[in-house]
Amino acid sequence: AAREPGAPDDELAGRRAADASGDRGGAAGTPDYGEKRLPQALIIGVKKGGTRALLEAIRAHPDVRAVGVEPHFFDRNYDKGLDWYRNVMPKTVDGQITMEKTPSYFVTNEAPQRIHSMSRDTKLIVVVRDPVTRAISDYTQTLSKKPDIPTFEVLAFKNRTLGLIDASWSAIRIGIYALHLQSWLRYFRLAQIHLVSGERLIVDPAGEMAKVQDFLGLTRVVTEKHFYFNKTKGFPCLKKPEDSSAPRCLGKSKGRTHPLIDPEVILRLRKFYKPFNMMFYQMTGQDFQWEQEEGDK
Ligand SMILES: Nc1ncnc2c1ncn2[C@@H]1O[C@H](COP(=O)(O)OS(=O)(=O)O)[C@@H](OP(=O)(O)O)[C@H]1O
Repeated sequence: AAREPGAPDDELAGRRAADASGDRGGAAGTPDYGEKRLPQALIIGVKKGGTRALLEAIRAHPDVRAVGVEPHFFDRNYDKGLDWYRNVMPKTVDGQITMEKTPSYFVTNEAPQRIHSMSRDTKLIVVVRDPVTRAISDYTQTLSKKPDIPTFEVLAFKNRTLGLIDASWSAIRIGIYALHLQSWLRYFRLAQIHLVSGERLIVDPAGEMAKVQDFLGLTRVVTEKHFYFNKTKGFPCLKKPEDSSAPRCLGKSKGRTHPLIDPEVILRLRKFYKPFNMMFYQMTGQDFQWEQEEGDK
């Protein structure tokens, strides 16, 4: 029950109760009136892509209210029904957008059809990140909870001598973006799916947020004034332009130090992902430039 409505994003543990009731659903200080509505926009993935950073940035917009926890409705809680889902949402007034993020939706077979049947007009946002770095980030998260698991190098292969990658390992499978995107395109037009570069979200958060706000039909309120690059954290943190209080960085589960991975294994993985990445660039009409990276970042 502690995980109701189902939030493995360890980032906001202390905020769960408040967020689940819709409190703090939008910009801080937003009064809690209006009514609960089903979300019009969802951040559907990808796990470890930067979904928390994106949700926190977009909810700084006064016309957005979001659930802090991951409701996991379209994967784990679907049998609870749409009324349960609506009730998880914060209250909104007319003109405000309701949002949530659950990164596992992107790789859930039933999610596209289920979301489509809630509303065919749902706007979908996916934060994508170099699949090799994403896999290592995913592994690092598991390792932080289960320190006794085998090394990344062991888990990555079905047969290391033959160089056979284990594509059934979720850390690797999630990064085959072209494959997952195909099932979304059976239900949604590409124009309804906005892709955010996880890499650019770190180096140019305001630039990525401008595009997200345009996609959501919002005025560009979240700008460079909302971000401050914290050198100790190594990431941009959010600040309120109107006050001088300290910027709010994400917690220590975001921006973990990754273990060093055998460079040969990284190379093998890059080779594995290359054709899928190319297919993804072709399907989306966007080149995310993951081929240009040198090793794990
Ligand atoms: N501003 C800011 N602050 C901290 N971290 C940031 C930020 N922007 C993006 N990131 C990257 O987000 C990665 C975690 O992604 P998610 O939030 O999608 O993870 S989760 O799936 O919800 O667990 C996390 O991955 P790791 O660095 O591997 O921990 C970060 O690289």
